[in-house]
Amino acid sequence: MEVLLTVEGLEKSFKDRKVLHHISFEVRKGEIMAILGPNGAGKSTTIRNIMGIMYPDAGKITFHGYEGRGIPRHKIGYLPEERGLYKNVKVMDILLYLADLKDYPVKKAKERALAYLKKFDLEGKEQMKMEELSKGMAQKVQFISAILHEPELLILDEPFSGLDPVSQELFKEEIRNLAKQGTAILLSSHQMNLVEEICDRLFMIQRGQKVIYGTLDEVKTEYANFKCTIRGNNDASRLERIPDVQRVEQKEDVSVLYLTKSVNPARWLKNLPEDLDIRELAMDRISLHEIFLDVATDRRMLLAEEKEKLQEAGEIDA
Ligand SMILES: Nc1ncnc2c1ncn2[C@@H]1O[C@H](COP(=O)(O)OP(=O)(O)OP(=O)(O)O)[C@@H](O)[C@H]1O
Repeated sequence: MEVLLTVEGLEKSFKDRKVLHHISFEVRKGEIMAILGPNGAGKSTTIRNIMGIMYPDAGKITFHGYEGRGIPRHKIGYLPEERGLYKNVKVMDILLYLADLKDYPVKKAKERALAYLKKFDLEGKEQMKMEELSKGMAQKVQFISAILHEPELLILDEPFSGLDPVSQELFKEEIRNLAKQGTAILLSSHQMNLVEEICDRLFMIQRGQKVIYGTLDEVKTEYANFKCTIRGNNDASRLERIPDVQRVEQKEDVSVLYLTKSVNPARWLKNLPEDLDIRELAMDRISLHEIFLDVATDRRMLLAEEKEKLQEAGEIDA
């Protein structure tokens, strides 16, 4: 797939504090690429540098062969994290005004605006003022303004936040449609379940640094370790001593055993102590949400260090 946007070695500091450390990724035509990370990780700063709202201290951003300040930003659609269009202006007027700013023909913009308003359940609201709309309705109008001029690259900063489940579905469906038609999409989100459903590739960032980058499949194979859920009365400390168990979470009679990456699930199950109390047992891979939690809380790193110490002390098997 053709690469439309390349971010290479992006660095950004605010005063003395470095918030982006050598961020590199690319977005290809027709793909949905997600940028994920906890609050304050640097997602919006990355996006704002791409959009030219601020400029990086080092690194290079290339779109369609254009670099930095030369990037034709009218070919990009952008839904910023800060929502809100001019309050006192009518829906259709603002949509046409913004399309015109991007040199998009007014007649075509009007046709597309009417079709999209209908699609997003806003039919007949084109003469309403922005301030008369609910928050979700206003977000839909802002989303429409980002896609009306048929951008080749669409950047959506937290597109699902503040939307009800029905509207989330509408957004998801439209994002998928646009990608199918060839639009390159970069979106940031906290909602892992939604990201898991729609993204092709993802870039996970923590404290301004890359922690994970790859296709959804690659990330799952690489990071989504197995977990075993057992219902029964078992002592947590005993479960923790079973080889290849990284950690155990227990709630009443349900224990979740998080396993190491290298584990062979069939062999591991075969070697479980025979006297364990097992009333139910399920084996799954951890979800993107759990990978995210591991990354966001640095649990992955802490666990590895803890395990190493225990192995060195001979308290658990290597
Ligand atoms: N204009 C600014 N001046 C100073 N510091 C800033 C500025 N913008 C962002 N920061 C800092 O940069 C870091 C990254 O912020 P950013 O908004 O990029 O994070 P984010 O991943 O988008 O977070 P969230 O999910 O909370 O929106 C934060 O520590 C933030 O305080």
